[in-house]
Amino acid sequence: MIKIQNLNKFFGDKHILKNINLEINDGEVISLIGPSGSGKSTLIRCINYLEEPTSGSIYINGKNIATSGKEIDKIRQNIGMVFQHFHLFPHKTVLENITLAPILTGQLTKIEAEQKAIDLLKTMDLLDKKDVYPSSLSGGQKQRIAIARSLAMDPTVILFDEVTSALDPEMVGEVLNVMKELAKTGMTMVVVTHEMAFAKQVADRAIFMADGEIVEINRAVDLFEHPQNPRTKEFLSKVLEY
Ligand SMILES: Nc1ncnc2c1ncn2[C@@H]1O[C@H](COP(=O)(O)OP(=O)(O)OP(=O)(O)O)[C@@H](O)[C@H]1O
Repeated sequence: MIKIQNLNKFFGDKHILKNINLEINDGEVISLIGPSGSGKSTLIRCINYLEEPTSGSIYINGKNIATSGKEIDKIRQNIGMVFQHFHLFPHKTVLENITLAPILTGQLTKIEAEQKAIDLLKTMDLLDKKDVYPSSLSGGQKQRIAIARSLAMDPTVILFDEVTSALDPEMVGEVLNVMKELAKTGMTMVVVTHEMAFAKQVADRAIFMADGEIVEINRAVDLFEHPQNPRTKEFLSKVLEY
């Protein structure tokens, strides 16, 4: 379980996250929606300490992730993240991209990591790409490799930060399908997205953020069909009218 308590984040004098409190259960899929600049990315980047909270605490399975120590390093390693711009290593092959972290952290031997990468590539239908470099892949393929790379570490949770926003429209579906399948496996997922159909249909709960605050949180279907807060209603009326 992820527990976020009284989380605040400032950039300079700008108060970006304002007293966020949130609990995410194991196996839950959470979609995080809201206007540009509302703090969605900053919030998920705080969960894995890519951004250090200014104040407040984040607990993963009861352990404060800010605490140093070997056990905490391991917990942090098991929070996967997939980014809008893939962040694959350009000078490594697809297979090397996937095996690098489990080998470097000592989680798997080289042979184990390669077997795991091959299994993951099979499920992504990308085994034929194992020896190529990322530059020869389409955006959708790169993003599926980025998801496979994250899965190679056996994460307890994966954070998705607008992972389809940089893709050509025809490639969005293939990445969302991989995420849908992952959701069915019981993976805990926090998904910042502008894909409203995904946010409504795949997520268990949806969160609407505005101005650094959680304005509304509810079962995803209910948040979309019966928004309670006027700001949620206004946002949804704008994004759903197309
Ligand atoms: N490293 C940083 N330094 C200073 N300001 C930052 C930094 N990162 C984010 N911000 C600011 O924090 C605010 C929230 O940004 P964030 O990226 O979390 O919003 P978002 O809701 O994810 O937006 P979008 O949907 O456009 O990605 C914005 O005003 C942004 O300019």
